[in-house]
Amino acid sequence: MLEQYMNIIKYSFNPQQVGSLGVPTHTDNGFLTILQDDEYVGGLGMMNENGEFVPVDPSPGTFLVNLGDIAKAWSNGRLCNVMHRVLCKEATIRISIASFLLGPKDEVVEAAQEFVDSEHPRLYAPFNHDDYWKERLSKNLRAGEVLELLRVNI
Ligand SMILES: O=C(O)CCC(=O)C(=O)O
Ligand SMILES: [Fe+2]
Repeated sequence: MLEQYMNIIKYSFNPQQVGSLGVPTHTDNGFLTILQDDEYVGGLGMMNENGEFVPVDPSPGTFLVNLGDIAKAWSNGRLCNVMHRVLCKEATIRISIASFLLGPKDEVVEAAQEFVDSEHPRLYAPFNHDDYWKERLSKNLRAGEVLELLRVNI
């Protein structure tokens, strides 16, 4: 079964923090994230394919959906675990609400058979939730590096 949890994050940015990162560059660890970002205070940046951060300006009444490491592994690399970060742009309160749909806790995560064929060989060794988390937390690998460690050499 897929697990889900919600985070309400309140950033209390002070003047010294302006220009620094509120959340360092990372990929989300689960399958899919639904984000209700602050309606007034920007700062979220998503990395594009050139490695540049594209600001996501506040857009009241919208949700932002992005995919995490589990989606990339399950889709054999077809879906993208987009890197993102939060930059402190001004000394103020910023609130975001994120709902994380995680991977299965008790099952092995591996590419679905539909995504694996002779032109798309399996990219990552199957892994389980606990091993993934141990690597991510103990080595502070929060930007998709755990998947790279699981990459199958072909
Ligand atoms: O606060 C935000 O806008 C994003 C937070 C985030 O990326 C996360 O919690 O994974
Ligand atoms: Fe995130």
